[in-house]
Amino acid sequence: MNIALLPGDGIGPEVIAQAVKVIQAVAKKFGHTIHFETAPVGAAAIDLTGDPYPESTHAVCLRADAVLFGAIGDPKYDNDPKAKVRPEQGLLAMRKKLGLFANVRPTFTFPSLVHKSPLKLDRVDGVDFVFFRELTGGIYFGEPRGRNEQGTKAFDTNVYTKEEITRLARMGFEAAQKRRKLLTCVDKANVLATSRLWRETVQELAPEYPDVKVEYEFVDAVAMRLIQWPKAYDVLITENLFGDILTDEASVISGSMGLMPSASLGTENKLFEPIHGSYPQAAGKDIANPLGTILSAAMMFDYAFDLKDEAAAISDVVNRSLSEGIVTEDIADGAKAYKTSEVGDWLAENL
Ligand SMILES: NC(=O)C1=CN([C@@H]2O[C@H](COP(=O)(O)OP(=O)(O)OC[C@H]3O[C@@H](n4cnc5c(N)ncnc54)[C@H](O)[C@@H]3O)[C@@H](O)[C@H]2O)C=CC1
Ligand SMILES: CC(C)CC(=O)C(=O)O
Ligand SMILES: [Mg+2]
Repeated sequence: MNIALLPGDGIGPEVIAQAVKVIQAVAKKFGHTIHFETAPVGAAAIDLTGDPYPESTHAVCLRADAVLFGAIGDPKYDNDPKAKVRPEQGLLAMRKKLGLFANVRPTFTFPSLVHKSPLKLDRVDGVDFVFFRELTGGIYFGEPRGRNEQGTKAFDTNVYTKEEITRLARMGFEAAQKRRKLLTCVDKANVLATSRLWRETVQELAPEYPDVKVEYEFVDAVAMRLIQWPKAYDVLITENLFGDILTDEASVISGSMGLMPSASLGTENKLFEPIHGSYPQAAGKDIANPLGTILSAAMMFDYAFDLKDEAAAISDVVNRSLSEGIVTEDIADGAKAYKTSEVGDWLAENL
């Protein structure tokens, strides 16, 4: 197996380093040979080449069986709205060029963390839903975008084609068939033309999946119900921007942004990434939670290599680390907090 490693910026290299320890432990336990190839992306790539997603990094991704990505982003760009080249352009270019149109973001609870949730136990215990976020279309990519000549007006464009909606929606329907058979289409069809195309397309597809119950909800109401009664959901499909925002919100249910994994899937390529960003305040401090990246590696064994036992072994050791309190400060809740690297070491030793 060839895995491309794209650590990126901020805490990216620290959390990727822990995932590598765990992947190596899995390889040893199950007798696999794994080759890693590392390439720069984001601000790190701008510093080296001027380009946040250089051709050389794209080539590394193309020749890999799967890509494991950390995070990009740097305050020097966040605080300079006029910067011409930005790390985030690299992330978007990477997703577009690799054709990663579906970002699968599961939300589930961990038995040993539910009682620490800021939400009531009966609301979060047993939550298990998954977002299928469209990842290569919508307002993050639409043209035209920019400013007028005076710089006094700015605009972005939200664009969706029926084909983009269909391929994402089909993945959602198929996932729902294998789960609790409930699909929620999240949109803003009362206002947006793009959302009305989403709703119409999903309505047309629904008869092909008669065993799946389809519900249509407006994004603002979902933002509320997701916290109020998260067990109401099974599979949610939505556009790029809405999925980005709602999944950060959903991380509160699990307990921390640092816990949330994802798989970014296309027809040719597969990339695995935590949902969080580069968390610059924690960079270099060895305090970030590596579990989102490590659970993304578990998704990699499942989705990219169809190695379910290996994926289960990672999930299992993560659960054991949580119940034994081998956790970083974001979920320590006043108890002893372990370093990022200590959590990685413990997982690799106990896998
Ligand atoms: N996929 C990516 O590479 C993403 C990159 N970004 C970039 O990251 C930079 C920082 O953006 P923010 O909005 O602050 O988002 P962020 O996700 O980096 O951090 C938001 C908050 O989530 C928590 N958090 C995130 N990761 C964590 C971890 N591993 N362990 C424990 N707590 C964690 C922290 O409380 C943090 O303050 C920006 O430059 C942004 O553009 C943001 C989101 C995604
Ligand atoms: C640059 C953003 C689109 C990244 C992000 O927030 C995400 O993919 O979750
Ligand atoms: Mg996000």
